[in-house]
Amino acid sequence: MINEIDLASLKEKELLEKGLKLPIMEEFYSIQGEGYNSGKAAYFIRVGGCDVGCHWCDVKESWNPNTHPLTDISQIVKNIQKFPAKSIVVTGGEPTIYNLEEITTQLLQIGVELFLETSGAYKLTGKWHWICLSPKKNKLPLKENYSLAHELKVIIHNKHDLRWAEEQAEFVNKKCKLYLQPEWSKVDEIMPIIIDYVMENPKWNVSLQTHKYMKIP
Ligand SMILES: C[S@@+](CC[C@H](N)C(=O)[O-])C[C@H]1O[C@@H](n2cnc3c(N)ncnc32)[C@H](O)[C@@H]1O
Ligand SMILES: Nc1nc2[nH]cc(C(=O)O)c2c(=O)[nH]1
Ligand code: SF4
Ligand SMILES: [Mg+2]
Repeated sequence: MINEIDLASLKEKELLEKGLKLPIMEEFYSIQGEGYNSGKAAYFIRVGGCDVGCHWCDVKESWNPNTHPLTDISQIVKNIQKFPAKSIVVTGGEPTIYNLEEITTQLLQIGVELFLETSGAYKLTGKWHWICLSPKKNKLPLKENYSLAHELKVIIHNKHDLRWAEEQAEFVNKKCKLYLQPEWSKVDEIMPIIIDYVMENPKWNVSLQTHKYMKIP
């Protein structure tokens, strides 16, 4: 994926490979809407570029890495410090396409908690307090990534996805929290199915995209 990025110079390629620059789609301060940390104030860093291709993806504008400016990570760290943020969510796109060592190292130095949102399809780099693994059928997580997840969040678009969620849950650690999240375009249809399923199978929890109800980014 990284090879598909148009780079102005060899220098830019080197900075991208070292993780000193990343294609950034957007940054915003909001509330973590999903999963275990939902309700926490968090600064979001949305990295551009994803080739997983979920047909229901709610941020398809992120997919093409060439439409997002290559940004110095030192600039991102500066931007965050304008806000009273204690938690940072790195998401995308698929952020793990890139080398995340340097950005997480610099962010740890400002004393924030680091949360990652990933499909797990690429090797994970960087240091994280919380990893949310949201596996996708199109491009399965690397085997090694299941044991790194603190939270498994499976998107439920139809009834059959519940069976797939159970299969995915076999691969994570015992301590990993398990979430079923309704796919947004089908939320009204899927919600009652998830509610019944979680009541019958209480190892699972419901995760809602609460930011969409709160009408915040
Ligand atoms: C946009 S993705 C970016 C991070 C990474 N590519 C991933 O999929 O985990 C962020 C989160 O939103 C979830 N998501 C994306 N589209 C969704 C939709 N239409 N309904 C519910 N959740 C969705 C993903 O599964 C993931 O947990
Ligand atoms: N508020 C809010 N919470 C989120 N949690 C995960 C998100 C994501 O797109 O990764 C997200 C998002 O886009 N907004
Ligand atoms: S992996 Fe994430 S960003 Fe990529 S298409 Fe799927 S939901 Fe969207
Ligand atoms: Mg989102």
